[in-house]
Amino acid sequence: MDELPGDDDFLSCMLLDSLEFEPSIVTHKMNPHFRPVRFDRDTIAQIIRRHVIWERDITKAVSVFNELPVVRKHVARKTPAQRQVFDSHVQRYMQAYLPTAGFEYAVTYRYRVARLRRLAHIEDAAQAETARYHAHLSPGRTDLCVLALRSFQPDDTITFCTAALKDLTRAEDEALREEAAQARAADVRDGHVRPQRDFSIIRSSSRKCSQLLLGPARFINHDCQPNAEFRRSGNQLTIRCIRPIKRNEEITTYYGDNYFELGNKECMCATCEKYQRGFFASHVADESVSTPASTESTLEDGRTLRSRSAREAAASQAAQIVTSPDDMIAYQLNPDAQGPECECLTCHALFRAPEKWWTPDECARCERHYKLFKCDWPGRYPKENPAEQTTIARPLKRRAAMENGSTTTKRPRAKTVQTPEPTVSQDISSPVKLSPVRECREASPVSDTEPPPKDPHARPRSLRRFELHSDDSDDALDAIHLGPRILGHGASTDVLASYWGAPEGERRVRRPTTMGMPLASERIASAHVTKRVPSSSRPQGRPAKAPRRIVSEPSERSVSAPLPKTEVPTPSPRSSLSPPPPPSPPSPPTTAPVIATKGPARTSISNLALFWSGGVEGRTRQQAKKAQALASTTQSPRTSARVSRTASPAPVTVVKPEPPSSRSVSDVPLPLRSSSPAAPAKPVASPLVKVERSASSLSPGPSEMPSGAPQPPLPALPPRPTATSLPPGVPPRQPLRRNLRWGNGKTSMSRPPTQTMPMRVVWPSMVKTESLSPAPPIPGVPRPLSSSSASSSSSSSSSTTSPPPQPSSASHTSTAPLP
Ligand SMILES: C[S@@+](CC[C@H](N)C(=O)[O-])C[C@H]1O[C@@H](n2cnc3c(N)ncnc32)[C@H](O)[C@@H]1O
Repeated sequence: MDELPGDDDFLSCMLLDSLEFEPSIVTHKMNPHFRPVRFDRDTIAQIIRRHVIWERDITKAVSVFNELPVVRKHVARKTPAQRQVFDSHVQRYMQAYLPTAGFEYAVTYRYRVARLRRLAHIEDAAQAETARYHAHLSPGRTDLCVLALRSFQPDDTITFCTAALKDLTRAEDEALREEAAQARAADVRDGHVRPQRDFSIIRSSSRKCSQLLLGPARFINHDCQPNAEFRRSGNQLTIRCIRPIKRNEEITTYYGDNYFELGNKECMCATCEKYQRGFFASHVADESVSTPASTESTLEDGRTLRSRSAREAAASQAAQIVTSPDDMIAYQLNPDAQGPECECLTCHALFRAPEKWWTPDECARCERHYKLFKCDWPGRYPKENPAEQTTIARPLKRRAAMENGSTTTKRPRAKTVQTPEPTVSQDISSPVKLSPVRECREASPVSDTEPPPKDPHARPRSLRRFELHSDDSDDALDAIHLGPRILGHGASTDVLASYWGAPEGERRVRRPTTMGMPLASERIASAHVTKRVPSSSRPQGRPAKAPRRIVSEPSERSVSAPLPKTEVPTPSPRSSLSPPPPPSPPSPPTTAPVIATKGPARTSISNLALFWSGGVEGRTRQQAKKAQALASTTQSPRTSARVSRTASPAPVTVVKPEPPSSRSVSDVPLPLRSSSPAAPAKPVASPLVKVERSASSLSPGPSEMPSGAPQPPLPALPPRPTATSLPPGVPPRQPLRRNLRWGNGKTSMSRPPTQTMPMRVVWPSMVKTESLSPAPPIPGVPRPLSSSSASSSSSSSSSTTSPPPQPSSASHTSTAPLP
């Protein structure tokens, strides 16, 4: 049992800090010098998804977890008994991810905000110093709370929110307190603030001793009018509900009457805030803090615990107070975060958008919830196996619904758009082609276990996402484009994600919206709208059509305001491979394109095109700029080669024309998006090498060409399939970038600027025709497309149109050596 604090530090790090939070956090640890463990968080996530969320087999999950090298190392020196304790603790942390758990962890800034507020009101310098210290009481440690994921009624047990209890001897208890007190005094003296170790001590009235509380339940905070209480059974602690708890409400318990100093005068709970007691009354006379003495049982060390009847009396009193989950949610707003203030479209929490101009739809909590559970908050029943991404979720989901009641399995906003147009699925065939992975999945037959659709004309559910929304008709900008509407706010985010190159699994399901798309003029006019509704006046539950509110802050530019001209990412020249387009005359400021940053307009075709055209071919804008600057000073040999090849007027003379090479663009399947996400990570030159070599293999070899034959013209590269793969209205050769709205939108292109080559698509046909042993050079016939000779050939063939390459630029554009 003595190992438990160390185990708890280890497990909270592995199964909570880095698993559920991104970027990972560090919760309070018993070891003040704890350093986060290094491990592959994806592996842990897979274990949780597969064995806990999907199979709900905790035993299997624990055994797989224990096989991980980092865990083996941790338990290496443990005795069998200690291992058993460790295993049960792993189990506690894992159970918190069960779909039936009914609670979740969340970050709370209540205590920090309260301290900061007090700090702001303190004028006395000495007092301010102490308050400043308290404001940073837990440096580097994140305060968590426990939120209900569903409603609970009195006497319900929150089964999987448990903790292990370790009785502290009087000596241990005093030592811990003494240590904490001394550390605080030292901290105030030397100006350092260190995490303390007394954060998880509770008093047991029955055992008349202090106890260390370790496990998921240790994140339950104190409230003077709690909605739950700790129940002890053996060395384990469970939580019992003592008054109705709503979904999204914080689960709180009562720690004791003097837990936060005498009379809890430092208590920062919501009740104290409401009645201006405890911490919130600390600037008033101390006498104002009163506790019902008759219900206390004073302990020897000065700490008191209320009797059960007293707690229940307090609970019934609390039940009369109309508390809103919004009060709690307000404290999830990081006071230190920058950016516009938004309301999450899924859970309605307020949050600050981390990105200045591209406002996420969801708060970080809902984002990470989706990442872990692969379904929308607060649901925990993924439609597909989150580990395997298969399509057999429905039976299990149904089983879960039967086990736990249908209320918890209901997606909050699962709105299916019923469009009676049977031809739509044909219209949307092109988006399916955008991603081969999707194509396979959509083409795969419906699972055996899935009941056949009753209506023979009904489309599979999976295809409905491609259907048009009936309320799309007001999409003024999209209406211009008459082709299949694979983009725009009627499109599935899947399609958008695949289209823009987001990797599989990283995409989010786009929220259906009933909002009409405002006209561009309205968008601009509404740049400074949005006054925040006070949380208290907000109705319970979200009105179906409430738009997200963005609060304009005086200090920063409104997110939806037109960007200054320098910041508007206007379409750049396509790449250094193609001749730069003639410089367009600068558009007058009144017609400068405005990137929509909110509402459905954000994902309209024109907006996406505007946004994404800021980068070129998978490069960042900065890299694109640098490449342009470079290209303007020195024309690279590859550019010359490309220009010369594409400009070659003579017909291609190929003795054995390879069928794939003659395929029309429309015949070519579209590996474009599937290959694109991985492409940036590959060596820069490899795709180019393949293209060039395959093209060289198409040129006649020496055996096929009589000596002295006229120099064959260079085969032209197949044109990019923009005509058919891109939707109408989208400029051709859009950059391939990830993360339309998932994450930071900035793909890491770690290539140095000198190697910023445009990403090239490797056509399967080309890879097939690639010759491993390049044909020997023909006397008098330059080898135009081998990497070694590319620069020379290009310079010779384009010598009349482009300057000869300089050595430096040759190395800049050089491709990987051929094997
Ligand atoms: C058992 S822990 C609760 C979980 C804690 N928030 C965390 O993240 O580890 C108890 C600690 O939470 C904080 N806390 C909980 N309730 C509080 C309250 N009502 N007022 C002030 N601090 C509270 C205090 O720092 C306390 O030491």
